[in-house]
Amino acid sequence: MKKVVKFGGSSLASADQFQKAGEIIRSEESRRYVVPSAPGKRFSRDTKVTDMLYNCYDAAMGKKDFQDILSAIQDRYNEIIEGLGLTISLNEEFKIIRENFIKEAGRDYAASRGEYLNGIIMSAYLGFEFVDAAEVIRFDEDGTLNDTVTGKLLSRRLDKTEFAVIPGFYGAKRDGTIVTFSRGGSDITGSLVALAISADVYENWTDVSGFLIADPRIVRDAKSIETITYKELRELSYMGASVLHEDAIFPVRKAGIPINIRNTNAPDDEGTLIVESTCRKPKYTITGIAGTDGFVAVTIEKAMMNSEIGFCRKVLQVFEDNDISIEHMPSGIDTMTIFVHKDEFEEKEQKVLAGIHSAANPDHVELESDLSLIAIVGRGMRANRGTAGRIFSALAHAHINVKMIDQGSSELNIIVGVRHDDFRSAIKALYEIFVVTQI
Ligand SMILES: Nc1ncnc2c1ncn2[C@@H]1O[C@H](COP(=O)(O)OP(=O)(O)O)[C@@H](O)[C@H]1O
Ligand SMILES: N[C@@H](CC(=O)OP(=O)(O)O)C(=O)O
Repeated sequence: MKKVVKFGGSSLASADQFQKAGEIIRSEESRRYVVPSAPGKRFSRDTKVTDMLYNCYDAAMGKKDFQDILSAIQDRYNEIIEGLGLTISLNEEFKIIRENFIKEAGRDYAASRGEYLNGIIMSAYLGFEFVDAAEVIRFDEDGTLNDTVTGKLLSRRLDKTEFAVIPGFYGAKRDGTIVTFSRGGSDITGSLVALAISADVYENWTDVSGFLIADPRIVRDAKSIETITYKELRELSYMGASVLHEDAIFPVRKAGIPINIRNTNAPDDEGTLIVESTCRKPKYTITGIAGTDGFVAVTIEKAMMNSEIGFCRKVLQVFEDNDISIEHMPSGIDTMTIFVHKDEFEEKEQKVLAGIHSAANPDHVELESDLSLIAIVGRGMRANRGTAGRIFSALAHAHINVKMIDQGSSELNIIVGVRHDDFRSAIKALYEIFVVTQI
């Protein structure tokens, strides 16, 4: 039995947390490959080491004195080293980091040191071999992951070692330049390692007892999901359930390796099992609810739009030409609405509007911002009639105006658009109807 265990920043934020992780790893010999994140928040107003590193590097680039921030980062690590009773010193490492900051080694290099240093500590603490992710996670020149080469490098290297620590979040190009994944990317490293060593399970240890039906920051005491399919999870993580990076699913999914989300602070809880498919019936009609803020709806009206061949293509071309991705596109007879991310759209807004006018000659174009999208996801929806009705009724009861509804043809999810101000109450109302009262 071989397990890959990834510990998130909250699980490694202090010596106490490290000890909990250590106990978990030592309690099963199968937990042989450990992927640590950088130290996260110790309390809600704390700063993650990754953010401290970004700040520090930005100060260095702005030719400001960055030594104080760097020392504060080193203090975080020293506190962990001392708390664990280790005798290692990171002085040399911090000297090198300082020099590389001055040499402008890059923002990715800076951020990656969070995981790199935590990996060194973890390997000393466990007595496992340290494998630098720069040697085994390969990025192409354009900054995208090369999964074929990565797979080969990882399996070749890990074949030689039975117990190893591989820091998460970063890798390198062929020439050694460090590249990181997007935020939360240590989850992807864990998944790549699990695939490379053909793990029996990929355990992802965090600060919640699994994937919860709704974001616990919105629904207090949200229940956890026992079993979820990769497909359902993909929908939920894409829509903002941040517990697992949305790209972490692909490597393990290829090989059918289950992911088990577990809680470092409650290791006896079984957490959530993420699998390819399951005959286990979900407890509720829905598996989960997730949402994202910050959308703009662009509504285009033109009489007889439906009979004008090529109208949609012309409009969509304008978004493509401006490099803006489209999230959803509900349409009517004489209208079509395009949902885009505000942060991508805002700057190019006038260019896009002018483009639509010249390409498609509409009667009217209207923008509505501050919208949120909420996905209600569940493999159980197909077998239950009236899900959409219950969604509308829950939202109507909570006095929430539904701006858009979109049901995927797979019947795996229903997406509703609401105003930003209604976002939290909409999620609460949906949780209430599907989980609490189960009407
Ligand atoms: N549906 C959900 N289930 C569980 N946690 C969620 C969900 N949606 C958002 N979260 C948030 O994700 C956090 C865990 O992810 P993250 O902060 O990346 O952890 P880690 O530092 O362990 O990688 C939880 O503390 C919780 O606040
Ligand atoms: N430390 C990185 C990568 C990461 O995956 O962290 P965490 O496991 O704490 O989400 C970040 O903050 O983005």
